[in-house]
Amino acid sequence: MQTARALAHELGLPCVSPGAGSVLSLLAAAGSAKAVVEIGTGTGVSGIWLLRGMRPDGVLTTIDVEHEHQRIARRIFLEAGYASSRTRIISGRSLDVLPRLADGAYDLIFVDADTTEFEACTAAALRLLRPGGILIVNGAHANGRISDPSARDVDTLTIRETVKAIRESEDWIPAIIPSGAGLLTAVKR
Ligand SMILES: C[S@@+](CC[C@H](N)C(=O)[O-])C[C@H]1O[C@@H](n2cnc3c(N)ncnc32)[C@H](O)[C@@H]1O
Repeated sequence: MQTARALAHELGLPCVSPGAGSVLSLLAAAGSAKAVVEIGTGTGVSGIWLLRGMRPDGVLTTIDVEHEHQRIARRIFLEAGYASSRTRIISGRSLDVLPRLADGAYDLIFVDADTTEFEACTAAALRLLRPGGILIVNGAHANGRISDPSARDVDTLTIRETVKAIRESEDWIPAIIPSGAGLLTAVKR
């Protein structure tokens, strides 16, 4: 069996590091997560970490625009021992799919897709999470550029704006966990 990580590597697709993955499991377990949304399925690396921490009856709703990535992830989840009833795999662009999900129905939301949509995804997360629910955004370090004031590319600017908006908002209790690519985490008040 090829691992999800090896398959991601073959496709040239970034995936969470083991350090960041263990934080995902930890936060899913600490939040007794039963309903989780993942934006950016990839080959299923982060999905497996989330499922590991979730309640045994929990369902991972995972969104990706690429059918091929999700075809691989579906197989990976089954091979890892997670029945198909534990995953709801939705194909489509996140900003088209998120409006169809129910308000206040989710315990944890993990954002790991198009960086330029981070702000829109975090706004959607505020609507989708229950009070006390957890938001995690992967890539908060912007590949090391976050603290470089001369870095003005669109990805870095969007990440900076997303971190600032969450830090300054009364709606969130935020923290940055420096694992892997940097995890911007926040609990909804
Ligand atoms: C960094 S990879 C996700 C890796 C995965 N979370 C992991 O750690 O295994 C980003 C994924 O987001 C998907 N993606 C990119 N833009 C998207 C969008 N606008 N909506 C949904 N998925 C998108 C890509 O197809 C890709 O599979």
